[in-house]
Amino acid sequence: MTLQVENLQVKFGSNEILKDINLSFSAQKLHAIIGPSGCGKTTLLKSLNRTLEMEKGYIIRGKVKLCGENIYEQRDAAMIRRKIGLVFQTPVALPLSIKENVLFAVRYLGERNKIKLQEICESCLQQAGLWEEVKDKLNRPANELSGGQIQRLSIARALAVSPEVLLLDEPCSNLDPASTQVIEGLLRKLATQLTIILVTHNLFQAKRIADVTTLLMNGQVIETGETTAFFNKPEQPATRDFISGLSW
Ligand SMILES: Nc1ncnc2c1ncn2[C@@H]1O[C@H](COP(=O)(O)OP(=O)(O)OP(=O)(O)O)[C@@H](O)[C@H]1O
Repeated sequence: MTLQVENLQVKFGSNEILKDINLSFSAQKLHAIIGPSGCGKTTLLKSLNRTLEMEKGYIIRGKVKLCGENIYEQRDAAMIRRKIGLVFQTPVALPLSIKENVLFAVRYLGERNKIKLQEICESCLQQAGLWEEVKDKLNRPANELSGGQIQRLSIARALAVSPEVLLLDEPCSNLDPASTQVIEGLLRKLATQLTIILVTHNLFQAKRIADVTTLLMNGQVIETGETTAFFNKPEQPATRDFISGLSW
């Protein structure tokens, strides 16, 4: 599902955080957003599914279009967040069983059919690459899992409501290299079905797994392009400076 950002501007008070952002996120691609700390990456992600509305004091202008429809003109923000899921940086296990963590939003949306719920639970844990590790302890508390497992559980929870776009804010920043590798493989697989937008501080990660990479600086898009060209032949001096020092 294509997500189109047009002339997006976000302010907190008089502080302009995002300045006239224009970007297009194509379906079945993994898009990485990189940039220095504080440049507005998380604010951009939150603007893409109306999570920003949970904050105080923001002003937003411009459009975010999902399949041509501006999400800010739809009445039901919760439905937008179902279609455009967001996975946060810190792995979060709700104080529930593994199974109920996956089914939390599905139950909230009113699904009661036990067979359907079981199917959703299994298929989302499969997609998140966690099924084999947890299939014999679905009723155990989720906080018994490791950080890497809980991050995959968060992804399973987001997948349970069948999103069209998945936003991830530095999902590997608290994980060890082995868990990071598992999540990267999983995101590559999910990108064959969904639009994935990944904020990462790790330039190597963007280079390894993204189809398209975007550099954001001081609330502006500096450069966006196909990942190999972005890293091997950047057009903008600021991109060259930002990625300089990396040897591949
Ligand atoms: N709710 C808020 N109220 C006021 N200012 C905010 C709010 N949320 C973010 N900001 C400001 O917006 C700017 C961009 O923050 P944001 O978290 O989007 O940057 P980032 O690029 O994701 O940073 P990092 O890489 O360090 O996570 C920062 O100056 C931050 O202080």
